[in-house]
Amino acid sequence: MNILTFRSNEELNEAGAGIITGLVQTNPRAVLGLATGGTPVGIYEEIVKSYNKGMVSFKSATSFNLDEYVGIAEDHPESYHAYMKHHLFGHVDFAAERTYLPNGNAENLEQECARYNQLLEDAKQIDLQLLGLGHNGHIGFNEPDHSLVSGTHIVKLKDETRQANARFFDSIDQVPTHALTMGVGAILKAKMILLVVRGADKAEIVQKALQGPITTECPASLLQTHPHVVVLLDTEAGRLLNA
Ligand SMILES: N[C@@H]1[C@@H](O)[C@H](O)[C@@H](COP(=O)(O)O)O[C@@H]1O
Repeated sequence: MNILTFRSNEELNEAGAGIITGLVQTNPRAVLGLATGGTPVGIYEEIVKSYNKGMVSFKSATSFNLDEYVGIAEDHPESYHAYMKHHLFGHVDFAAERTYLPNGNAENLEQECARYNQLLEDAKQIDLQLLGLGHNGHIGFNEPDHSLVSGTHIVKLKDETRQANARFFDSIDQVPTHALTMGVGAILKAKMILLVVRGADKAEIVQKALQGPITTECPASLLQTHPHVVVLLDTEAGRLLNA
């Protein structure tokens, strides 16, 4: 595991964007696993800047998003469909037919999970999976539990996760109770994983995830088993790591 700590958000964003654009420059047909939440916003901004300078094109790339809420419309401002359009897809040249997100409004959610799994299987392997980290160690929406699921599945969000995401909604009651998420099997199958974490409030979970026991009670700890993980931290998020 390659852990890099940055003193400023700017440097962290440039490093994250540089890894992603560098991959697409060398492999224009790269398959990217993309994440949402507050953490990647600055990285997406840097990617858009590089695109606007003509340094990179995504027209032959493919993307899979990790997750989507169940039961809010795609055009709801807090849906992950809307998030991706707002922060990335609306500004760069990804081909719409090669940007995939689970559909949290599908009539049959089980079938939707199966469809998404099939798409992932057809793509063979994600070249780079971008991840943020939940305060309880969740990755995507794979919440801590006594067992974890390998493929795309429906998940009941923990109260703490809904609380954490309530800042994006008018009130906690509006935060969806369920989501569809790629499973840990699909995440760990990626060739490379880029985990990004910021802020003092995540320092404890960063230490547990990267240096604690490998346990389904902290899904991110499973990343310790992956052969190619790069972690980008700000100094606050990294402050409890043992040298
Ligand atoms: N499903 C997302 C995750 O993909 C994200 O990494 C995490 C942290 O979010 P944030 O970056 O806003 O702290 O929680 C969200 O609920």
